[in-house]
Amino acid sequence: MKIDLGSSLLHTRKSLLKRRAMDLITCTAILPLLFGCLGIFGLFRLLQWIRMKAYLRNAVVVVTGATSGLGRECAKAFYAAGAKLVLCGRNVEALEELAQELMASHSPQKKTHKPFTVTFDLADSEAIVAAGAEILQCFGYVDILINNAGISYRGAIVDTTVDVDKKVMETNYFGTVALTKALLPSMIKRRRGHIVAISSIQGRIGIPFRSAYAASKHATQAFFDCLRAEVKQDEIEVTVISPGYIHTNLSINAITGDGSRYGAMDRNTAQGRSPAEVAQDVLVAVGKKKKEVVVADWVPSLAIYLRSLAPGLFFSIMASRARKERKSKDS
Ligand SMILES: NC(=O)C1=CN([C@@H]2O[C@H](COP(=O)(O)OP(=O)(O)OC[C@H]3O[C@@H](n4cnc5c(N)ncnc54)[C@H](OP(=O)(O)O)[C@@H]3O)[C@@H](O)[C@H]2O)C=CC1
Ligand SMILES: CCCCCCCCCCCCCCCC(=O)OCC(=O)COP(=O)(O)O
Repeated sequence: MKIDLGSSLLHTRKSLLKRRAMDLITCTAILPLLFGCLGIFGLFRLLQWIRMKAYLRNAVVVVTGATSGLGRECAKAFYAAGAKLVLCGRNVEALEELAQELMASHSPQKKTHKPFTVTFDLADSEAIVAAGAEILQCFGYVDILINNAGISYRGAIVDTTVDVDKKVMETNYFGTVALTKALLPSMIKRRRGHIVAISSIQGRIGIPFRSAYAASKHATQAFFDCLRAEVKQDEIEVTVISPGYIHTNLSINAITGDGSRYGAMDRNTAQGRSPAEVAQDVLVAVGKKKKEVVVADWVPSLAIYLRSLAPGLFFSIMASRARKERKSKDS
């Protein structure tokens, strides 16, 4: 009995000592290590944020398609970050109105720059050369080009004229490529510049009844991937952004198989993310000099992986999607 009491006392003492040792290790090693790591992470994020702010402040930023949707919100976001803007679009009144709105939106104490506007049609290749020169005259150089302007399309391949394929390609691909080429030499000369392409999830996957649009975005993705590799030696950054659905006028402005305006707000578009939110993602991606960013919910993001890892399954899902869409159209 005596021995039992002694050994249990010894056991209690041992476990007490063990707990104390553990408490000591926790206090002296683990907790400081944890707080240290959190501190370093916080400091890293703070430095990253400061660097991003400095990169965007006073940068000359060109935004195409600034009259509407994502482009308009990008203009607001980059202006608020202190950028010197060149707003591009086809509608001169809408561009001037935006410039006025931007200038009125900030207190005189905050240092902002009066935006310039340049009007041209991206589907007109000759106009783009002149526009490039006009853009360069605004501030003398360009730091960041945001190729945002674009149109979408809705239709069955079998009912679509090649002219429609060409029109979508002219605006989304050739126009973007031409403007990039008009501004690239000056960037290379300065050994400084950043080119951004607003592509789409549909630059990574092809979905039914979007052939012209998806093809133009796949071409955009490929072009800017090639460009990124070629201009690395010139210190030029290339960022490709692939958003999912955004609540803009894209579906309303889309063209159909015969070239007429689609004119309706699609449910997916209406339920898409707010353009202001996506513009913030664009700002951060550019500020952090990301090479590519997918800005979408998990289903479209997963679809990209499915397309490369299980193409057979992806193609079946797309075929069934096409069947369903055709059926709902017919009924
Ligand atoms: N909304 C969405 O769900 C998604 C959109 N995107 C991409 O985002 C970008 C912006 O589209 P979004 O804001 O949604 O759509 P909007 O239709 O609201 O805006 C499109 C912009 O592009 C301009 N534009 C169109 N055609 C031309 C042209 N020929 N020459 C010059 N400018 C032109 C329009 O100018 P104008 O006022 O003169 O017509 C407008 O400013 C596009 O590249 C689109 O593909 C990507 C993924 C999803
Ligand atoms: C539970 C497992 C899920 C597996 C995923 C299956 C794949 C599902 C298909 C998802 C298709 C997503 C399409 C997204 C398209 C998109 O976001 O496009 C953005 C646009 O550019 C919109 O342009 P539009 O003119 O088409 O409105």
